[in-house]
Amino acid sequence: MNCESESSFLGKESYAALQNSSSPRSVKSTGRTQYHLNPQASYKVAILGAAGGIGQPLALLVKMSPLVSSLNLYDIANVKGVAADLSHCNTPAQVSDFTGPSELADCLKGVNVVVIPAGVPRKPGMTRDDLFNINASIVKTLVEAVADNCPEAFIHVISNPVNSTVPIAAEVLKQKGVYDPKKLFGVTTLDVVRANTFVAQKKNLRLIDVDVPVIGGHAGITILPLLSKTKPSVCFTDEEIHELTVRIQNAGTEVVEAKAGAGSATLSMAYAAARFVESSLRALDGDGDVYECAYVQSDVADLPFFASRIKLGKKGVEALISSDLQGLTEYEQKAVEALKAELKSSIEKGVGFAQKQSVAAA
Ligand SMILES: NC(=O)c1ccc[n+]([C@@H]2O[C@H](COP(=O)([O-])OP(=O)(O)OC[C@H]3O[C@@H](n4cnc5c(N)ncnc54)[C@H](O)[C@@H]3O)[C@@H](O)[C@H]2O)c1
Ligand SMILES: O=C(O)C[C@H](O)C(=O)O
Repeated sequence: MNCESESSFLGKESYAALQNSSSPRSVKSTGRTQYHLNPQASYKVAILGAAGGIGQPLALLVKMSPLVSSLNLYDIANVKGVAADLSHCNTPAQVSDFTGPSELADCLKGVNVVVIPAGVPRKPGMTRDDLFNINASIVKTLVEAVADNCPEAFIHVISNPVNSTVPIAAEVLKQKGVYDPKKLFGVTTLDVVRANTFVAQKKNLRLIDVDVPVIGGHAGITILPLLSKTKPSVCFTDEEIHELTVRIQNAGTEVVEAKAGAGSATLSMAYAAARFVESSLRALDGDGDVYECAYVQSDVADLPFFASRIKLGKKGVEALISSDLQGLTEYEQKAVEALKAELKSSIEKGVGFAQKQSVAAA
């Protein structure tokens, strides 16, 4: 049995913000704290890969945010129609479309948050790493443009394999001399969303109350839900812990198989990415109580990148919540040790790719 309790519950605010985001710029009651959205707030968000399975519903959700004044949609194809469609929604964000590399720089100028879901998704039988050969170059090219046009922006990388594409992005930004580790994020929010959903279902809890930190990375066993740190405090049997952990780790594959060749998670991912965008905007807007899990440059687990809870602030990552890695159960400790080799190798693969490309270009 695992009945450990103490860790701070943080995350409900983000959920509430997204839930309530159609009531603009008002006081939001989240049950635990109240916060004001700045009535002058006006942030620019760009989505790169906006015509895709994730890009389209994500664009819709971001268009609903009261914090967004401009929403720039970029893709290599078909983005004009998406933007025209979205622009008819009577919410404040001004939608603009940008097609192809010649319009990328204009898309990125002055942007505060760049979200990157561009790239190919898995088909049944593939691992996320099987996407590396195509998506590594896509992410590299897009992040080069971000470095040139909005180096101060928060960068949210969704494109898989996240365990490698984030290190690629970091190398590109270093090569361009604009790397700020506090502003580069691998989006792992979907793992948290899934963990919260599956735990609430299993234990008959109110969904909005449940928060499970998920650490490590975003592929297979590198996805590690810390069920002992679930809020509210919950007792799990050993069987429940194993079953839930494996389901959360395989949830992406569950969707890939159900879609049977038509792609991977798009709607739940858009929901999760929108939550992370909203949290970032709230942090930029001065909310001092914003916490999310994300895959970032880190020193909490002797690997250069690691997903953990982070505190978000105006300048990006304000703190890594390393206390989540203390007081783990034996099951969790073993799982942390077990994931390190795979995560290390994925990080090295990304770094090696970016360095080789840079040498080749020189
Ligand atoms: N981080 C996560 O939790 C998570 C979850 C789900 C999916 N993903 C990943 O997100 C990525 C996108 O998934 P999807 O289902 O939206 O795929 P999709 O094929 O439906 O959409 C991808 C979009 O990217 C565009 N694109 C391709 N190359 C581009 C480039 N160079 N510049 C701009 N746009 C480009 C395509 O035209 C397409 O519109 C995949 O790599 C997938 O594995 C990550
Ligand atoms: O599983 C995938 O390939 C997409 C994504 O990483 C997910 O977790 O749903």
